[in-house]
Amino acid sequence: MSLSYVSTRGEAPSLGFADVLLAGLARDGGLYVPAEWPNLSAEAIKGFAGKSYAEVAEAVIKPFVGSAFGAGELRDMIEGAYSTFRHPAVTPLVQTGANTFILELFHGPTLAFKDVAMQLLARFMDRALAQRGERATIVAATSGDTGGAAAEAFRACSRVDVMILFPHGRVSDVQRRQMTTVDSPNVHAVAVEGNFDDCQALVKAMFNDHAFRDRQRLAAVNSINWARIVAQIVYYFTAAVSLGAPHRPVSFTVPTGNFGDVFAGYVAKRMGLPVERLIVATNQNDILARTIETGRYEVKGVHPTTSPSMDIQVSSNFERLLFEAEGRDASAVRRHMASLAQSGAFTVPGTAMAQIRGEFDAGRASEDETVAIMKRLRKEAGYVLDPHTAVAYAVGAAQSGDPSVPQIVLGTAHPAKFPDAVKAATGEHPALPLHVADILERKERVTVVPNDLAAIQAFVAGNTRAAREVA
Ligand SMILES: Cc1ncc(COP(=O)(O)O)c(C=O)c1O
Ligand SMILES: N[C@@H](CCOP(=O)(O)O)C(=O)O
Repeated sequence: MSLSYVSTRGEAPSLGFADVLLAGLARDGGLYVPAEWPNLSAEAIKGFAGKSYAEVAEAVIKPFVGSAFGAGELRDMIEGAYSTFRHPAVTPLVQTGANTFILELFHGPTLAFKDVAMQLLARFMDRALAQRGERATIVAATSGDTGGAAAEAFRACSRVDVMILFPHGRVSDVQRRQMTTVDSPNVHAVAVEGNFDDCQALVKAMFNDHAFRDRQRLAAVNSINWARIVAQIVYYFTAAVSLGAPHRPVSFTVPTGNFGDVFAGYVAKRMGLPVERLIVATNQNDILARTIETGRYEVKGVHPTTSPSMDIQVSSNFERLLFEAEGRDASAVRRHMASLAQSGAFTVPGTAMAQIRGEFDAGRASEDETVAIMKRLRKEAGYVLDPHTAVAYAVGAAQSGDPSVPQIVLGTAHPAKFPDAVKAATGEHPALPLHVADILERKERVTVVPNDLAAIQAFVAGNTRAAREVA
């Protein structure tokens, strides 16, 4: 029996996994979620101990994928995806305090946690498109890391063109170059004169223009695509099991922007993983921390920070949580999203907020607090944090949880992606790993485009392989 998926807005058709994978955003503007949550028994979770990352991934992912891929195909794709990681454990845990651990998610090709999902997503999409004999045009929005991961994962896929929208001047040099120096004709880096929220709104607007969407056969690789979330659930299991789950609960602190990563942790819990607390950590762009504190989701201006990948106000995946907290009432989600579109805010009802607060804590770290924790950890543990992981570490350290419960901080990026911020905080210049050591010398290819839907659509339509062949 294969799972079916429903839209959070309730007005798009239910689909199977392969259709959800290729659809991205639902046609009613909502996000797909499984019609029900698969469960893993305590016995099954216990059995993960001593297994490889790929073996655990197959067990966790299989219920979501159902029969979309043939026998053996899923395993091959998982093994291929994680063979690109430079650590044998794929996502190792490093102890940095008495009962505090960093889950290093940045050993993939582009040095950020996005590789964990993107490497697999590219294999899934390539296979699903081949099964149908189709091509697709990926439109992606990035605040820095999703874009590089997508460029790397899809650069050899002959069935897709990839258009990556990033905020002009608001990503680190390494992040920008990971998008602009990929020497493949199917990868296009587009610097939008706006912020990440503008890029994400443009991507969603392209999907909501159904004629354009169908003509270009659009696909998504942001976390609006359910398959991204699925791949990110796995490391919550591997980390918790290596610290004693299912007999011993653990807590996770997650540096948060678009709410995809921490939502994957919530799904792991819904599947049966004993998670004590999920702590949402934001930088000063703190819409999620404010919402969890006050019940009011209200978009304010975005401030550039030293953790630029989290400079986000419109946090896509919060919609998935809202759907759950509202008892899967799609009409309530539609009302909140209409209010957000109209006035930039909505109020989460008390009953839904009680549900959310039952699962999540939240906090923010200022720029000073981020620097202070980077300095402290360098001095006390000899560990160099990237600024995003530092935000989470600072927020986690300020929480008053049960000290006997292991606290796992998600390490979402390698410090060498943000050398200026790391040097300023710690005095240390983090070296780029060898495979990207020459990235600052490679030739860049980028197009600057105004924050304008028609201009972006013209760029997308004019740069697909079909358009290039005609030209
Ligand atoms: C390095 C880094 N950390 C944290 C985040 C936040 O993750 P999410 O958007 O899944 O909340 C992002 C991007 O979103 C990121 O690139
Ligand atoms: N921080 C992200 C923003 C996009 O998030 P996604 O998880 O929805 O792809 C980035 O680095 O691009």
